[in-house]
Amino acid sequence: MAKNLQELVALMPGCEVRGDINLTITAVTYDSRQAKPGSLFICLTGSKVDGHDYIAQARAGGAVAVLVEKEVSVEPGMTVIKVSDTRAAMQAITPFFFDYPSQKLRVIGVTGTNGKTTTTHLIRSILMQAGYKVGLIGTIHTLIGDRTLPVKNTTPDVVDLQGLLAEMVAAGMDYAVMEVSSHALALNRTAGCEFDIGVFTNITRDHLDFHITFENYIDAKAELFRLVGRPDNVKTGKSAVINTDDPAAAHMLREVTYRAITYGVQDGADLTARNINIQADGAKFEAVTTRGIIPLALQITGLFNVYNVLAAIGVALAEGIEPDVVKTALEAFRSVPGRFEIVDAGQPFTVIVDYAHTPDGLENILKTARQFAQRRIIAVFGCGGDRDRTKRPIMGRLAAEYADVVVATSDNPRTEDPVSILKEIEVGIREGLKPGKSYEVIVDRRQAIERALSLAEPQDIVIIAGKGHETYQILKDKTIPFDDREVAREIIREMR
Ligand SMILES: CC(=O)N[C@H]1[C@@H](OP(=O)(O)OP(=O)(O)OC[C@H]2O[C@@H](n3ccc(=O)[nH]c3=O)[C@H](O)[C@@H]2O)O[C@H](CO)[C@@H](O)[C@@H]1O[C@H](C)C(=O)N[C@@H](C)C(=O)N[C@H](CCC(=O)O)C(=O)O
Ligand SMILES: Nc1ncnc2c1ncn2[C@@H]1O[C@H](COP(=O)(O)OP(=O)(O)OP(=O)(O)O)[C@@H](O)[C@H]1O
Ligand SMILES: N[C@H](CCC[C@H](N)C(=O)O)C(=O)O
Ligand SMILES: [Mg+2]
Repeated sequence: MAKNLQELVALMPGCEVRGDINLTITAVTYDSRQAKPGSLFICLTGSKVDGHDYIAQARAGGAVAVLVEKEVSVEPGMTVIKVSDTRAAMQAITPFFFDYPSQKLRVIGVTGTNGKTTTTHLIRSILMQAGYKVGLIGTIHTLIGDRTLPVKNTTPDVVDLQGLLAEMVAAGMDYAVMEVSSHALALNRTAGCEFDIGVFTNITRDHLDFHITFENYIDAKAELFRLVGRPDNVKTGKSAVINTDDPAAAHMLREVTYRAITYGVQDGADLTARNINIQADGAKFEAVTTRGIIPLALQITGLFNVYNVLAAIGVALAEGIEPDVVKTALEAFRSVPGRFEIVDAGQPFTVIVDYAHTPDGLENILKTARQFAQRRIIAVFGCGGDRDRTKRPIMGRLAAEYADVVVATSDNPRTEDPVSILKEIEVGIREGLKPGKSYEVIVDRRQAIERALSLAEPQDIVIIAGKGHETYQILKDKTIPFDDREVAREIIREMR
């Protein structure tokens, strides 16, 4: 990928130029550490540091030009382009730099508080079963063909996102299926991304630290449906797949000026589920669709996964995939890492690691376990630092209401004091605790898991929630390796 800097400058009307713009730009980056010979380094004023302070580092890496929104001094030979807003300029030039890759793929965006990762993986399985090549972008990883790439954000920023889509085009992908977080929509990380299908899973309390009000949060999600409908997105066969059991569905539907497919387990949706049977080893139900009834025996469980599966079926039907292909793919789908993942190290009780990190997620997972629990449910969980504080007491209350034994612990404390986070959770636990029940607070996550496992008796269920697939723990001054699944396995082996 290469462009002449003059072509990029033409996309930034009103910019001030200092130096030569007849230069070949071979890469764009907003991170000085990624700068290579021929790069344009975009300086962003961040929440932690200021990209304008890293120009020398970018220059050392080989950057030939810099895009700034502040006065800077640079070494001779480096071109400076000054705009009023570097983030907006980055959004304007990046899709062009990568030759508008989303126009060459069918792009499916999935938004919602919970279920995005699961639903994107389900959609990918169905599309692959139908014979398509499918790329995926989301919380756990980016998948391009048989390559797995690590990720920093659920939805990457515009440079990374457009770059990944371009790689998908180069690798011959037909589809890109991606999670679209509310942060990404609010920060316009999806600039230049032309979606074919938008999916709305649900919206419940989360991220109010960022969006401040629930209304803003809903409206950020609704942006996905405005993006699909943009008049300059000239794709054909645009659709919205919307969970109408969620009260915010109306807000999404208001934005839909193209085909809408509604789903839900309540009557009235285009796509529904009946005869739902939730068991420990999988959910069975009949999907009632416009293409007939699809009986399903899944290997994933929980009513919430019935919703995720309906969303995936909605996309498949919108894309004209045959019901028998949908059935084969869904029944073969085993699991998503860290989502209701069973840890079996030969212990006489069940251990489930799950990524529930919102009140709704935690309630769902505990309710699901309750549906087939033969004995007690022991819940280990915490709440992340530098994230929505309002969810802490609510998650505490829900854990106390639904579990028999609660061990509250740290999630990723980040820059916060883990003890203070736990105090906020504890307020809710006390509220939800029924007489005769108890809870424990153990700051160290390993010790908390150890305690929960030592309390477990045959046939109990231990649920370790919040970190799912994560293989690290983010503390104030460092990130340490930490994988709930590995830790649980090690402890069980040591207990023998
Ligand atoms: C609040 C937020 O969204 N922050 C994002 C933002 O970082 P920032 O503005 O704080 O950046 P910064 O660290 O201050 O750095 C400023 C600039 O200096 C540059 N820099 C920095 C250091 C250096 O040595 N050289 C250098 O050039 C940085 O690359 C950056 O351009 O821009 C970064 C690059 O795009 C993001 O990775 C980062 O996400 C952080 C990691 C984050 O935690 N975001 C969360 C809240 C988030 O976005 N979550 C949603 C998912 C939510 C969900 O699924 O529920 C997501 O989509 O991931
Ligand atoms: N449709 C759903 N409704 C409610 N809860 C769900 C749903 N699907 C999954 N969950 C719960 O939420 C957790 C996270 O699921 P998943 O990773 O699919 O969601 P996500 O939207 O990708 O999350 P994130 O915002 O972190 O990217 C699961 O481990 C499960 O506990
Ligand atoms: N995408 C979510 C993930 C939360 C996972 C949880 N383990 C935490 O660290 O809070 C977020 O960034 O808020
Ligand atoms: Mg996700």
